[in-house]
Amino acid sequence: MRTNKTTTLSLKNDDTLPIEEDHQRGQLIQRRQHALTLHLGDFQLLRTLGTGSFGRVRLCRSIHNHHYYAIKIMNKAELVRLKQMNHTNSERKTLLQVIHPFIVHLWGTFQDTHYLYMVMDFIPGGELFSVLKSEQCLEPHVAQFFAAEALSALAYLHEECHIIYRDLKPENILLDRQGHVRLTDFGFAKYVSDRTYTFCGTADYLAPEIIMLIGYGKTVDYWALGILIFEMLAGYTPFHDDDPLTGYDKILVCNIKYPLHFSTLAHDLLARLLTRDLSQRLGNLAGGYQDIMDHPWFADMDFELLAQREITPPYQPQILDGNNGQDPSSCYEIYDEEPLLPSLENDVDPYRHYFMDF
Ligand SMILES: Nc1ncnc2c1ncn2[C@@H]1O[C@H](COP(=O)(O)OP(=O)(O)OP(=O)(O)O)[C@@H](O)[C@H]1O
Repeated sequence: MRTNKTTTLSLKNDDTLPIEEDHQRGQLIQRRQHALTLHLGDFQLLRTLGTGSFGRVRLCRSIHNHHYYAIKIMNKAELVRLKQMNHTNSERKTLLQVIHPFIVHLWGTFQDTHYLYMVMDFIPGGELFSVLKSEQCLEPHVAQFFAAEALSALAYLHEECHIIYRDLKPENILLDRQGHVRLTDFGFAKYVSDRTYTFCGTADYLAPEIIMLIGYGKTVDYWALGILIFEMLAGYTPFHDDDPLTGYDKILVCNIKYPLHFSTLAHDLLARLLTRDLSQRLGNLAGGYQDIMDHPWFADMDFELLAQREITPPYQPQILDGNNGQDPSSCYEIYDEEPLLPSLENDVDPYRHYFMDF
C-alpha cells in the first residue's frame, strides 16, 4: 500500500500556451475579477491543509462573512527561481475559467510583496489519498463512484474547455461535505488544441506517450484514470517502483498483474484504459469519453444524475462543523507551520511584473 504522497515532477518554463476564452467565459472571468478585490487582511489565517512543490494551502476564515476558505500561498521568489511563472499564471487563468460541480471553485487571487494567494472554496472532507490510506483499498462500488465523478470532470475539461489536466491522483481529489469529488491543483492543466510534449505529471501516473516524448493530448488523462481505478481497487499502483526510471520501464513494458479479486469487468476496463496502443485506448476512440461511461463496469451508474450531484455518495467524510472550538479541517493531516514573511508597504517587489494578473 502507498503510505507516502507522490510528488509532482517539475515542468519546463515554456510549456504553457495562452488559454483561449470564449465570450461567455471571458465575461465570467471579468465578473469574478471585478467582484473581488481581496487582500490578506480580509482573512484570519488558520492551519496548513496541505503542502506542495510550490507552496502550501492554508485554511482561513473571512473576517466579513465568517466562511471558511482554502488559500494557496506561493512564494514568488521561489516560483521565479524554479521558473514556474507561466504555470502559476496558467493555473490561475484555468481555474477562473472552469465551472463544474466536481472541480474546486476559485474565488479570486491577490498578491503582496512576497507571495501569491489563490482563494478557493475550502473542501472539508480531505483527500481521497487519506481515505485510501485508512481503508487500504476501496469496495468496487465506492471506487466506481469516485472514478465516475472524476471522469465527469475530465470529460468537461476536455470537451468544453480543451484543457488536459495532467495530474490525476488521489492527492488531488478532495471530498466535499457530502462525499462528492472536487479536483484541485491545476498547476499542470493546459489548454491544448492538438498535442503537447512536456514531460510532467506524477511518476506512477505517467502515460507511456509522456515518457516516450512523442507528443500527447487528452489520452494521458484517461490512462491516469485507469491507474486511479487500479489504485482504488488494489491499494497500490500497477507500475510503482522506488526507482522512478525502473518505474518508467515498467510503464513502457505495460505488463500488468491484476489482483485475483478484480472482477472480469474491472479487468476488462483497465486493460482498455491501460494500453500503450492509442488506437485502442478507451477515451481516444470514436465515442470519446462516452465509451468509458458506456463500459459495463459502469453499467449501474447514471451519469446524468451523477452530473447533477443526484447520486448519494457511498462514503461520507466525518466532518466537524467548526463551532465550539471544533476543527473543521480534521480530515486533513497535520503539517509543521511556517510563518509568512511580513509584507511592508515600502518593500520593493522585484517579481510583480511576472504576475500582473494576480
Ligand atoms: N480547496 C481546497 N480545500 C482544502 N484543501 C485543499 C484545497 N486545495 C488544496 N488543498 C490541500 O492542499 C494540498 C496541496 O495543494 P496543491 O496540490 O494545489 O499544491 P501544489 O503546490 O500545486 O502541490 P503539488 O506539488 O502536488 O503540485 C492538496 O493536496 C490538499 O491537501
